[in-house]
Amino acid sequence: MITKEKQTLVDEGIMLPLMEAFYTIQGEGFHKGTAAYFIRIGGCDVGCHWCDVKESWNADLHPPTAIGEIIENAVEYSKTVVVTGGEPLTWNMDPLTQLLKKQGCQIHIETSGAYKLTGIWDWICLSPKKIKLPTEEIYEVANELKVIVFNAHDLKFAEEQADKVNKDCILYLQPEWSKRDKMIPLIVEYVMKNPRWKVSLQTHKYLNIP
Ligand SMILES: C[S@@+](CC[C@H](N)C(=O)[O-])C[C@H]1O[C@@H](n2cnc3c(N)ncnc32)[C@H](O)[C@@H]1O
Ligand SMILES: Nc1nc2[nH]cc(C(=O)O)c2c(=O)[nH]1
Ligand code: SF4
Ligand SMILES: [Mg+2]
Repeated sequence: MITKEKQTLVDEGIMLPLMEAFYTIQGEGFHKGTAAYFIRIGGCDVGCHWCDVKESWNADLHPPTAIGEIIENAVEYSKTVVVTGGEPLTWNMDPLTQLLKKQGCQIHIETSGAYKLTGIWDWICLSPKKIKLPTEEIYEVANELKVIVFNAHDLKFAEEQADKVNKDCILYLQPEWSKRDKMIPLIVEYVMKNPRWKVSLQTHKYLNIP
C-alpha cells in the first residue's frame, strides 16, 4: 500500500510507477538501430494475451518514483528517450515530458493509444489493440502505426487502422514473437503486394539485448 500523498503525486504524474529503465538500441519500427534510453512505466489494463511484458501490468508492484529521479538517470545516458510500459498513457505524461524537454531530449512513446493522449512527443509509435481501441485523437498525430500480427485476421485489422491514421503516418506490420515463424512469410508476401506497408521485427530479441 502506498500513502495517500504518494497516490496524489502519481495521479498528477509527478511520481510514476517505474518498472525499469535501461540504455539499449531501439529494436522496432522507424527508429530501429538507434541508441536510446528506455523508461518502462508499470500499469496496463489492455490485456493482450501475447504481451511480452506481463510483469508490467500491475502498477502496485512498481514503486512510485519521482520523475526528477527518472530524468536524472536518463540524461546520463542519452538525449533520445523512449517512454514505454505497461501503457504509459495510463498516467499523466505532461510533467515527465516537460522535464525531459527542458533537458533537450528527443522523446518517443510506445503506446496502444487506448487512453487520453498526454505529454509532449517528438515521435509517437501507435500500436493499436483490437481489445481496447485507440482514442480518435491519437490517429491524427501518430508518426508510425505498428500493428502486431498474431494471425491472418490481423492484416484486416491493420488495414482498418491504416484508414484512420494521418497521411504521413508510416505503416508497419510486426510479427507477434511466438508466432514469428508462421507470420513472417505471410507478412513478407503481404508487404510485397501492398508496398505502403513495411516490415518491423523485434530486432533486439535477435541481438539478445534488452
Ligand atoms: C510492451 S508494449 C508497451 C507499450 C504499449 N502498451 C503498447 O502496447 O504499445 C511495446 C511494444 O511491444 C509490442 N509487443 C508486445 N508484445 C509483443 C509480442 N509478443 N510480439 C511482438 N510485439 C509485441 C507492442 O505492440 C508495442 O508495440
Ligand atoms: N530494444 C528494445 N526496443 C524496443 N522497442 C519497443 C520496446 C518496448 O517494449 O516498448 C522495446 C524493448 O523492450 N527493447
Ligand atoms: S497494451 Fe502493451 S503493455 Fe498492455 S498488454 Fe498490450 S502489449 Fe502489453
Ligand atoms: Mg519490448
